[in-house]
Amino acid sequence: MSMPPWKAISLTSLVSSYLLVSRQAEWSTAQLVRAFAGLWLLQALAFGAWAVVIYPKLFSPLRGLPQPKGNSFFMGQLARIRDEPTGYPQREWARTVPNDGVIRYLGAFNQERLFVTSPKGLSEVLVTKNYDFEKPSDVRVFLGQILGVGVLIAEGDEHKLQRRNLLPAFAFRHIKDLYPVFWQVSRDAVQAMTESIKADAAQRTESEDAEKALSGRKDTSVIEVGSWASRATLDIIGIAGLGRNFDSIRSPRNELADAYRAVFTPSRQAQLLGVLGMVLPPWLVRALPVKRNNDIAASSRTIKSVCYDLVREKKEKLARKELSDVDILSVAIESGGFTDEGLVNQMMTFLAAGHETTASAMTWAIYMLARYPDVQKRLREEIRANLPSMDSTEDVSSLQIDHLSYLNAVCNEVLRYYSPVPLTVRVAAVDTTIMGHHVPKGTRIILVAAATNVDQEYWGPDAAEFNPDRWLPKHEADKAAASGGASSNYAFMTFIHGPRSCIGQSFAKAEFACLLAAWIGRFNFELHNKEELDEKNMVIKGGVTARPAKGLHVYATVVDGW
Ligand code: HEM
Repeated sequence: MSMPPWKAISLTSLVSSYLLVSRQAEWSTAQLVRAFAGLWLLQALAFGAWAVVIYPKLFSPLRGLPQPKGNSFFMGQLARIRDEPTGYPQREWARTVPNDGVIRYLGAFNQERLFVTSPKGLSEVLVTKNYDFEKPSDVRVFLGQILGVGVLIAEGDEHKLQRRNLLPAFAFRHIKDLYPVFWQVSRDAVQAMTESIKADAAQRTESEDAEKALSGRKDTSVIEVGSWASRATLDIIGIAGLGRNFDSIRSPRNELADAYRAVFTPSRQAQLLGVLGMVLPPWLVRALPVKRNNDIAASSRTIKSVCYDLVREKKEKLARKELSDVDILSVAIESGGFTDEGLVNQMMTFLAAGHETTASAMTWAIYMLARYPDVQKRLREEIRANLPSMDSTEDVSSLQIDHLSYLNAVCNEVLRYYSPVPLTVRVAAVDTTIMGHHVPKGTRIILVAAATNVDQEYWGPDAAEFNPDRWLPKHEADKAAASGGASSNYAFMTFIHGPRSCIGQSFAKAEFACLLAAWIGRFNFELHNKEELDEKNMVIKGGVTARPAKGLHVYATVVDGW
């Protein structure tokens, strides 16, 4: 069921109340208002009963599909979805609810969701019938404030056009020129981290109780990985994407970083507005005078004004015929396919889509390597044997990075095991089908990388284990290793697939590999809270990207000799 038909309810209440009241010889406005309110409430309640109880339980054509047990009467599976990390309930249902590729479950107010579990179903939604499925309007309105109305939000022909104009900037022949930029920023981050760790270690006295665990360790300090990762990825997208150094590695409290922090920090109010967005029109939810809406509006203004400045500066350079930069904005300007407003929207998209995601990947990479010290050690050996030290000013090329088989295996395995975007949503724009099942217009479709990426049916019995070796060829002709041994390409959903797949995939993979190589080459990481060695004790926060709820605190030690 889609949004309540508020307009129709209000209009029929108005007409009926007028017809009822105006029949009387004498009537007042107060009577009219009372009649209107009574009729409006009656219709709203009737619609509520129909949409929340009668339709999903008795009439929906989807009600015969396989579904999980334990629904609450009004709120379906909402409690689990709200309380568990994003995608985890679906991960369990994929395993425990027998299905042929589609599972139906109920969300808030028993709204129906179709969770697509099989490669065939995913290929229909993402490729063969891609334009039958859109991003839901409440999601687009929320994201549009922060991301601008760029390629991530556009639909239909507008999306095709924008994507076509942007693709050249993301082609590998262009991304390969950005590797030296990724490496330089990674080096900057490592140098700033080294200075901070050494300064911290020098200040520490052995008598400080709270730091007892550190005594005896040279050049060690406790750092919060997520914050360093966000700052590094913001600087990378700044320089390589937009040609501007935001310098957030050295000065963490810049206006842009603060704006994103305000938007992406999860809060109860954000959750509540999300649920309201399912029953109220998006413009109304956005107009509510609450702190969360004010924060988003203020952040949106900051981000937009930074992007306007950037586009203006670049255009001036172009007019003076000085533009020879390799960043993505320059390539997009030179393509001539965008107005200034259009460019600002795309820049907002790249900034948001391109930095929190990779920062999440970095955070999970350090978490997993801290849990698996053998993998960390093996990776450090490969990096140190093949890449220039952080103290040298030597650049690296795409070939050098892409030829490091263990580095790429670890990156792929982290992206599989902890997909930075655990789940994404579509809505059927027309009556359609998935794997032969009728799907009425308005049905929400749920695609869950956090479930599909670890599904035993496609990855084999060790799907739930962290094992980078699955990405290494077992023998010369081992083609399966390129897809981690999975039985289908659709088993890896981190960047999804098809015309709406992540346009920044090559950018992200290269940036991630450079950052991880630089950090692991220089530092050893151990968990600060040993309880987090058991994944079950790691609390994960929801939102668009998945991160440890309380941050990831690790002992970072400078390892000599590179
Ligand atoms: C590890 C890092 C990243 C991950 C896991 C990731 C994941 C994704 C996913 C899952 C989508 C599809 C969302 C949906 O349609 O529901 C997407 C789309 C997109 N991503 Fe990424 N992304 C990453 C990095 C980047 C970077 C670095 C950029 C830009 C420089 C970028 C730009 C975009 C854009 C523009 C889209 C929209 C594409 C379209 O709709 O045509 N992403 N990304």
